[in-house]
Amino acid sequence: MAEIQLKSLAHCYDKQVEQPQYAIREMNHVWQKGGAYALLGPSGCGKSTLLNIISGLLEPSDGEVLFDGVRVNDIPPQERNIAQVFQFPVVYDTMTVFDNLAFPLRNMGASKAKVQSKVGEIAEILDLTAVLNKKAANLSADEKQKVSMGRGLVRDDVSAILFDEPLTVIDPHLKWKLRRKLKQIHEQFNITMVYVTHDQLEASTFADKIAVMYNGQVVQFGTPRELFEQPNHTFVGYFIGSPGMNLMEVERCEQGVCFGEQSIALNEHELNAVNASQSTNLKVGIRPEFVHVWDKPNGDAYQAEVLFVEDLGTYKILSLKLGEQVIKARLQEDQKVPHQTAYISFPEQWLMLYIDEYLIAKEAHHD
Ligand SMILES: Nc1ncnc2c1ncn2[C@@H]1O[C@H](COP(=O)(O)OP(=O)(O)OP(=O)(O)O)[C@@H](O)[C@H]1O
Repeated sequence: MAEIQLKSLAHCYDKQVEQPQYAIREMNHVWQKGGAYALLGPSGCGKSTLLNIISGLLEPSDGEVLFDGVRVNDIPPQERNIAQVFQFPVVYDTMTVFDNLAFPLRNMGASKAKVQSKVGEIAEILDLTAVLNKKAANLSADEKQKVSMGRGLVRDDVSAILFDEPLTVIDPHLKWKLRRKLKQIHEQFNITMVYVTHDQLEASTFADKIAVMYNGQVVQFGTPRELFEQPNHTFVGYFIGSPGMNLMEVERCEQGVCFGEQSIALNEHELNAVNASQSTNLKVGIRPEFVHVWDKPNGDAYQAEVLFVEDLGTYKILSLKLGEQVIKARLQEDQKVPHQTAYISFPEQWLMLYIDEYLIAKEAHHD
């Protein structure tokens, strides 16, 4: 296993044009040894580009890739000891499962005994023992994908495995099984794993830490809980959660920031940040889970109009109109649903301030 470091990395597919578009904008990032990571982001944000740069299929236009501190930019993919599992299984259809799994080992000149024992071990882990003598062409999509993964796992010298949306072609009911298998493999082998997906559930069930990618950059790297509770960037707030964070455009006013007639309570540190900034791009965000809702007036709670209620079985999502803003609030199963008018408040702890889309911390950091 290896630590993978990206140093001032950037990539542009075509630098010759007048206004080059960067698929990866300058980034510095470290995937630590043995970690289980997800790279999460919408289509086109640069996830596959980044994986291909790490595995060596693509040469970055700027910056460096380091494995355990050693620059690998000039090292070809086959010498990087990185296994890559793609969306579509890569297997040799005319070969048996055994031969498919044995292929990387035989290529390395491994002994017959070594091939036998390693293929047997990996087949056992992936529940492929019963189909070892079957031709790969006759396998189901999930079995084929397991063979693809197995080919990455048989080699002892593999330092990291990169998965590029590996469950795309797998039936929904088998997805969770394969996901659990991956987790188990990670625990057993302790290999650095980077799992690319645009699905937040897949990311958070697989990974200890998630890198959220947006527009060619990692905008936050944190645990699923950190991404939920403290989204560093408005995109993370919007993308993580179901539904995502409520984001309200606000303006400076005497009390701090306001939208329409409503003023929003900020703490001193946040107010200082607003006053110190020239930007007019100010937003406050709060997750639907943290909006407090009453059916009667309650202290300073804002009065809002109930637009509609979505019943999602174990909870309800209430859509409310507050001034010109639409706010979503999550109600618990047993909570009374207000009709027409609701009273809502935003607990200060869960109200986030964003300037130019980036979070302003609740307190000054003293490093
Ligand atoms: N071979 C290529 N030549 C030119 N531009 C490319 C090439 N491959 C990708 N791009 C562009 O680079 C950007 C990032 O694409 P990339 O495929 O890395 O994103 P992604 O997050 O993996 O998306 P998806 O989930 O749809 O695969 C996109 O704007 C895409 O159009």
